[in-house]
Amino acid sequence: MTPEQQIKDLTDKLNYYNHRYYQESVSEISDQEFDFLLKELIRLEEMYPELKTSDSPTQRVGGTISKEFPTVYHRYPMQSLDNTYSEQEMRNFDERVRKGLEEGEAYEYICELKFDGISLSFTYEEGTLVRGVTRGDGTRGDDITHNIKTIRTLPLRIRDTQVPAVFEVRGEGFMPYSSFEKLNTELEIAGDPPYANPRNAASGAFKLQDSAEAARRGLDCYLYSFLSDETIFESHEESLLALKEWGFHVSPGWAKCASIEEVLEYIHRWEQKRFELPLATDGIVVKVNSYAQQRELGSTAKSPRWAISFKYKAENKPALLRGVVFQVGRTGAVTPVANLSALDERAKSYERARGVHLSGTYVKRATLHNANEIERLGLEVGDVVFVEKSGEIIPKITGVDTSQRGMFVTQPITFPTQCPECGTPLIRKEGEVAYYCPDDKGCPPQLRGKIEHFIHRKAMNIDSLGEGKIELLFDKGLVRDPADLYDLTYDDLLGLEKVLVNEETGKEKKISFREKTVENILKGIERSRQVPFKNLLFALGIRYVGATVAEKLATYFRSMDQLQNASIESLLGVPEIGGRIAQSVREYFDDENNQVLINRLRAAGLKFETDDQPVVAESTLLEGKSFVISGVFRNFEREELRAKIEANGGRILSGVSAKLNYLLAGDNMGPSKLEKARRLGVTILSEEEFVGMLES
Ligand SMILES: NC(=O)c1ccc[n+]([C@@H]2O[C@H](COP(=O)([O-])OP(=O)(O)OC[C@H]3O[C@@H](n4cnc5c(N)ncnc54)[C@H](O)[C@@H]3O)[C@@H](O)[C@H]2O)c1
Ligand SMILES: [Zn+2]
Repeated sequence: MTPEQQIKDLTDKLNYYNHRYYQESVSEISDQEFDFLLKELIRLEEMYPELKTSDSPTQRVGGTISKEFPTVYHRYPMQSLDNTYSEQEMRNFDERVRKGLEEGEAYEYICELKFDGISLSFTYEEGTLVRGVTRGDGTRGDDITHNIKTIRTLPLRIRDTQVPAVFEVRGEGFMPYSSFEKLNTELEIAGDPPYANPRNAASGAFKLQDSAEAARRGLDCYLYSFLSDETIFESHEESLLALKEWGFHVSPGWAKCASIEEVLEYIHRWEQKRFELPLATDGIVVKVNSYAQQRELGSTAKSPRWAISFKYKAENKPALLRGVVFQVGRTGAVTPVANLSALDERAKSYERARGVHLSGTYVKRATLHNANEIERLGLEVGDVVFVEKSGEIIPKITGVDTSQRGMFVTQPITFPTQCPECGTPLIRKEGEVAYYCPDDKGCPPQLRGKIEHFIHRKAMNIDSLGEGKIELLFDKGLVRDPADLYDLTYDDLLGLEKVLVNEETGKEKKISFREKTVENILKGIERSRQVPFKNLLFALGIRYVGATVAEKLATYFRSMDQLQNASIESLLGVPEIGGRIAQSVREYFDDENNQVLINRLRAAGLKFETDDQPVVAESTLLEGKSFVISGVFRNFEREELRAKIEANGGRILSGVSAKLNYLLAGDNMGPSKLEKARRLGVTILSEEEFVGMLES
C-alpha cells in the first residue's frame, strides 16, 4: 500500500468506529485498539504532512450532532484529551509543560480519575440550570436538557448568591455499575441485546427522546470543570472546591501533585483501587493547575496542551480453562469458546463457579476465534491461561502459562469434524481459517441468522423483535423462515415463555410475552409491510447483495417480477453490477425454496415494487444549473432534495469541481469539501436559500 492509501484506509476505519461509538453507542473494537490506529495515523501524517487534511480524525473531536435534538453552539469549544498508555510519555508530557512555561517557573498538577461516560456541558443563568448539551463535534452539541434534568445529584438551582450571572460547568455523565447491571438484565428479559459496557449504555440513555425512560436508567454525573467570562478563580483547584461548595457532585478522588513523580504515584495508587468504585473509569486525567499557565500553554485543534489522560492497559489475569464449546454462527462459521473460572474455583462445578473478576465484572467465557488460534496458543483443557477484557468487549485469551503444566492433568482440544448443531460434516473454504457448516437450509443457527438479518434496521426494520425474541419464536417452532413472521397471530404469541440462566450467578429467570410486548411485535411486523422494495431486497440476504447493491437493483428493475426474471446479461447491464453479483442473484431466484419464500412474502402483501415515481417536471427554474448535495438537512432527506432539483430542471454532480454551480450544504459536511468549493468560487447554498430559489 502507498502511504496515501494507508492514510485513506486508516481514516475510513477511524471515521467508521467513531460513528459507531458516538452515534450508535457501540464499540466494535477496544479503546486500546482504536487509540493504536489513531496513533498510527498521526505518525503517518507527521511523515507526510502534505497528505494531512483538516477534517482528518486526528484533527477533530470524534462525535457529531444528531437530527433528533436541537443543536446548540458551545460558548467555549469542548475539546478532547490527548492520551497515552505509557509512563515514558507522561514524562515527555511533563517535559513539554516545563518547556512551554517561563524558564524555572513552578507549576502543579491536579490529578483526577477519568470517568468512562459521555462529556456534558451545563449552562446556569441567574443560578438556574437552563441547558444541558452533549459535546457533539466540539463546536456544536445536542440539547438534551430534558434528560439532564433527570440526574438527581445535579442542582437545578444554586443557593449561593456569589455565583456569576452566567456560567458553564462540565462533567462526565455516566451510568453506575448497579444501574448498568439492572438495565442489561431488563434488556435480556425483553429479548433485546444488552450493552457491552456502562459507557455505551450511558451514551444511549442520555440520547433517549423520552425523559421518563432516561430517568428510569439511573444516570449520574461528576463535574470537573468550570467556565465563565468573569474571572473568579485563579486555579482549577479553586474551582473544584467552589463547585463542591455550590452543591455540585465533584468526584472525591482528585489530588494535587507537585511533580510528575507524584503524578505517577497517583497513577499506581489507583490502578487497582479504581475497581472498588461504583462506576467505570479508564484512566486518570492530569491537568496543569494554574489557569494563567493553562492559557500560556494553549491548545491544539483537538485538545489542550495543559492536560493529558493516562489510560490503564486492559486488565490481564490468569484463569483456568475448564473446557471449550463450539458455537455455530449465522454464517455457519464454527467458533471455539472457552469456559473459564477463577483458579481457586478448580474444585467447584462449572455451573457454580463465578468466573474471573475482570474490570468490575465476572467473566466465564472468552472467544478463541478459530482452530489456528488454539494451535498457535498450544492450548489444552485444564491449562492456566491469561484473560483480557479490553475496553470491556468480548474477553479474549492472550496466552498460556506453560510453567503450570504438569501440576494438573491437561487434555488436548479436538476440533469437531461435524456441526455441533446439526451434525453435517464441516468444511473449510479455500484460503479461510474458519470451519463452516455447509447446511444453510437446515442448520438452526443459520436459519435464525437469516431471520435476524431480515428484521435488521437497514432491512425490514422490525425493531420490536430482537435476537432473544427470534430465538424464542424459533425454538417454539413458530418461525422457521422470514415469511412465517407474517402468519403470527396474537394468540400464538401471548404467554410464550422461556427460561434464561444468568451466566454469572447461575440463577434462572422466566420471561413471558405479555399483552404489550405482543402488541408491539405485531405492530412492528405490520409496519414492515410498507418498507420500500429496496429494503426488502436487502432483507432477503442474497449473497453479495448489501444495502447499496439492493438499492441499485431496485432502482433499475423497479419490481421483484422484473428482477426475478432478469437474465445474467441484463443484470450485468446495471451500472456497477459485476459478474459475481449477477451470478449470485440468478442462483438465488433459481432456487426452488427461495421461490416458495418469495411467493409467500408476496401473499403477505409486502412491497414488491419501487414506489418512487419517475420525476415529474415542476418547473425549469434550475435548468442548466448543477448541484452537489452534502451534509445533513433539517427539513429534507437528501433524496427529497435530489428529486426537487431534478424536477425543476437541475442536474446533480458527484463531486465539487470548477464546473459546479451550487454546493447545497447541510450540517456536518466535511470542511475540506467546503474549502474546495470556496476556493473554486462555487456558490454555497444553505437549505433555506435553496428553498428561496425555488420560490422566486
Ligand atoms: N472503541 C471504539 O470503537 C472507539 C471509537 C471512538 C472512540 N473511542 C475511544 O474514545 C476516545 C476518544 O474519545 P474522547 O475524544 O472523548 O477522548 P477521551 O475519552 O480519551 O478523553 C476526553 C474525555 O474524557 C472525559 N473525562 C472523564 N473524566 C474526566 C476528567 N476528570 N477531566 C476531564 N475530562 C474527563 C471527558 O468526557 C472528555 O471529553 C478514544 O481515544 C478511544 O479510546 C473508542
Ligand atoms: Zn450445522
